[in-house]
Amino acid sequence: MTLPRLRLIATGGTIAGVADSADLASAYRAAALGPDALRAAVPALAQVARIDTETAAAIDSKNATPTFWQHLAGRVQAAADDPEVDGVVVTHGTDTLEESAYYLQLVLKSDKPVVFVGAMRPATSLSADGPLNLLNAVRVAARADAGGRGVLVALNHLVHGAGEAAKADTLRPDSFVSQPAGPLGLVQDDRVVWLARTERAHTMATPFRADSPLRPVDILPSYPGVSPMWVQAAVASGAAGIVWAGTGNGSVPAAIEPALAAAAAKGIAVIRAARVGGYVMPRADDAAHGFVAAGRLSPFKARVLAMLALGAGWRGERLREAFERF
Ligand SMILES: NC(=O)C[C@H](N)C(=O)O
Repeated sequence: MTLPRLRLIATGGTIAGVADSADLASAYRAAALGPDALRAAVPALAQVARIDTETAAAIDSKNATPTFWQHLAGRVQAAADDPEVDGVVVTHGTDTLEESAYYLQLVLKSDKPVVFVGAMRPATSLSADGPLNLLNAVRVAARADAGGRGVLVALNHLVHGAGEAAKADTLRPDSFVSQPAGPLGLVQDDRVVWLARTERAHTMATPFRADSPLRPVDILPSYPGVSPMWVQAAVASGAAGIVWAGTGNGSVPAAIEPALAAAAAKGIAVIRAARVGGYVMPRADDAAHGFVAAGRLSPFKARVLAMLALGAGWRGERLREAFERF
């Protein structure tokens, strides 16, 4: 039996991190190892797939930017377009993996498996989680039936959808969760078990591409006593959209509502998301204020969708529908 051919695209992160000693799990240099070293650390990969490697970046993902998303999407798209490649695995820092994976889910034009993987401990750690996470990500990407499910995120034996994957802990190896729905699958030894499929349009079913324009969108959190000054600052700095990371069901304090409504009246998209996990339901007065509910998307993912949707010129009803479709 010939093994599937995968492209391993490295971007850095803790999975490629190196510390001065094996007992250090927090003090390390992220993005110190290249993809060949990551592959060499896991000899079992050779039984699962034929893997060639590529370096798209070597960054701590806290430093990711929208320009980085576009660059990475171009590299993954090129790999997926290569007839010699059956699937793609992207190694990525966990800090902003959830944004990069969702961005790629919205812009990639491929049905081949694309799986993001990271780690919470550096490669030199006594109990590094990267090698097994990488093996599991490769096990997922090597399966033809992993294609057409949108971009996947494999960490700590779970397979998350890019629309739901979220980092939920600063240190623990089981840091990643799916919000608001559960994981799409799990991996244990050589078994990949599918649990669910996303209902949302992705990859081939979106109008976006890696070179689609992005418009600037800011995220503002709600908290007791928050000042409308932040809304005014976002407007003054030229934001095309504001994601309000509201309390509860994306609620807006009375002291902020006039500033957000004034921004919306100026044509700035205002998206109500939630600073807690969960689905943000539309409210009867959203239309009157010019607000849009983020639905299932976290503030960080709502921003990614808003940047693309505003880049496509979507406003009003079209923008509202996007948060139900993607
Ligand atoms: N666990 C990690 O990968 C965190 C690291 N700071 C990064 O996002 O690149």
